[in-house]
Amino acid sequence: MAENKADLYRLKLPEDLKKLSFAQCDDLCRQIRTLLIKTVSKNGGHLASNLGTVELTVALHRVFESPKDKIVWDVGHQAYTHKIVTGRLDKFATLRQEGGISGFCRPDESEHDAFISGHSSNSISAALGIAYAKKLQGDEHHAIAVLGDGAMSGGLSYEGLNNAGKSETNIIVILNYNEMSISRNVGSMAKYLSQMRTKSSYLKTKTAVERVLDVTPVVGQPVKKVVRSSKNAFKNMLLHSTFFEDMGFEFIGPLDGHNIEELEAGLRTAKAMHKPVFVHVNTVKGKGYAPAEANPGEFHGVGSFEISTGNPDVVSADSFSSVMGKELCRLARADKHICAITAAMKYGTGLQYFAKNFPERFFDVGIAEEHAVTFCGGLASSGMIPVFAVYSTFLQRSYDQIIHDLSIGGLHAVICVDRAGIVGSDGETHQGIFDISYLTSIPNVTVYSPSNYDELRLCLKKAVLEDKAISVVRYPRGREASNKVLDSAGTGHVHIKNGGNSLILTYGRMFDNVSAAVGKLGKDGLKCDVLKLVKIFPIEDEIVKIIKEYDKVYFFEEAYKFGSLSEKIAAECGNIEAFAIGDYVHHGETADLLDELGLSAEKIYRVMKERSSHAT
Ligand SMILES: Cc1ncc(C[n+]2csc(CCOP(=O)(O)OP(=O)(O)O)c2C)c(N)n1
Ligand SMILES: CC(=O)[C@@H](O)[C@H](O)COP(=O)(O)O
Ligand SMILES: [Mg+2]
Repeated sequence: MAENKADLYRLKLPEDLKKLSFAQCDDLCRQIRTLLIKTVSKNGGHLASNLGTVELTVALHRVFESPKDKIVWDVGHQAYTHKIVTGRLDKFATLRQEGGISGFCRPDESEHDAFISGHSSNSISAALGIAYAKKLQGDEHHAIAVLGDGAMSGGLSYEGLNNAGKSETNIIVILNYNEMSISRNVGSMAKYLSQMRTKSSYLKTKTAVERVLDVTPVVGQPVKKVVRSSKNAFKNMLLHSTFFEDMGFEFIGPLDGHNIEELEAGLRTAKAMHKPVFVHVNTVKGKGYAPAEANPGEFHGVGSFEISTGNPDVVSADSFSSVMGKELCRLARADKHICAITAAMKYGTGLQYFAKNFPERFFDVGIAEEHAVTFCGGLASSGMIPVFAVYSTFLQRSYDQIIHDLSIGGLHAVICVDRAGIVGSDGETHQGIFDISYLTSIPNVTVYSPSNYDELRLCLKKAVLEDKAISVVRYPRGREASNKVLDSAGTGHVHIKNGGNSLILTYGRMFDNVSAAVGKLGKDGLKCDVLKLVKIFPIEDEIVKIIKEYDKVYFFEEAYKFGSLSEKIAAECGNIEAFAIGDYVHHGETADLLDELGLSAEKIYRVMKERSSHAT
């Protein structure tokens, strides 16, 4: 290999990383960035966050020894380089595709993935558990949490820090600071960290640092020497009086997260301390790809795109999220009590329109779903109408707050549950398959599941302006389908009579697949009625009455089967055969996954045809 060159495809990774010169590392990082851009431009994924962590990852794997040292990536959406250097280079083209590698960290995918990831802010707690386990087992290796400034807006991070600082374990917490959550990061901690990013450096306990450096080798020579020979490294690597120091951590930083030499010196120092250390690293979200550097929020998560321009291959039209966001604006214009709340998902949930039109009534609380719900409780208790728009999977965080801080007191709040059902390529951690079970188990909750945009508008209006207590409107990722049978009378259901003896019940997006299947059955001469639920919970007497009119009733439901609506209706009506989801659902295209789950139009058709042949 030439002195300044490294060949990504010929290295034995991660071991060979340690043999490279800094110049070779820089060359390797360039190649990794090119691979990241190429792969994500085809498969979609989290581009900007990954472009920001290339050097940090290489430095981590040079300084530490994974999997003996455990690296816990928060969210895991920035761990693509980690995957590439830990044995998954040859599979990287399959990223996020069915049967391919996951877009997040999964211990069942690699021994280098120390902990499951996907939901934010758990890394410090998980790393602390690992660090304690190591201590108890007499293992001197480190547990390293790597989290972003967005993840630092989540309360769980502070619960972890609170325990970790005084823990006498080998835990290292690395803050990957880039001023961004998905969009701009919010809150006072973001401001505080921003001051640290630019704070002029000083060495409060220089001698203590030097003592550590004297005994810390970096590829054969003392770190102090390396650090001193680097123009910026030593002046930037410091022990600093901070919030984190006050919590019991040694503090190192801010380090330039795109300078491997400086990163390495800082990480070696942290490693040598053998106590809780907090390392602040400055990175640029989208680093090295101009469109992503210019618009890191837009390139946080992307579908396929053209590399030369950064333009998406598919331009997004309206979606359930944008329709909800626009309709909420319409309602809020007429009623000044309506407030909108997001937990760091302004664009994903379609609340950007509300934020623009009603900034004083819009609240981005950071990645803090628990706080968001209790905050809604406070607003509601004082006469406002809070509308919290949140992904189904992230609302799981707020279960106690929904019960304790909203429901028991009978407060009126609206929860718009976005990404309800299968979401596709994000996989297990993000599929929205549990909200039906957990929400319909809480007293006095009303749940709507519109299957098209017009219904969504009607449901939202009812939820916001007419309902009492907690009202939930849930809808899937993406767009409405072409079949727009509407609950125009607002009864909460549509009963489609085709002259059949059997009835199919369904709701939400599944209605389209059921309709297509019933259409096909009709062509075979098999008649089947359909009951589409729109207000799905509580179960109305009218629904029970309709169900009891039929000999055979089937329920197709895109939700986890235990605690599902079909289970609850069956408990009241008895004669129902339910088809729902029986386990976690891996990543892949949504349509393919629904097919595998037996919930595509074709699979519904086949099973119904089979049932009809038994009946005749
Ligand atoms: C509990 C939870 N809420 C929301 C999200 C969605 N989400 C994924 S990444 C992200 C922003 C993370 O920002 P940061 O930690 O700073 O990482 P960066 O992308 O800037 O590197 C958000 C809000 C999530 N994964 N988990
Ligand atoms: C990493 C994360 O949790 C989010 O970025 C999520 O992947 C967004 O999903 P959508 O693409 O459905 O908005
Ligand atoms: Mg960030």
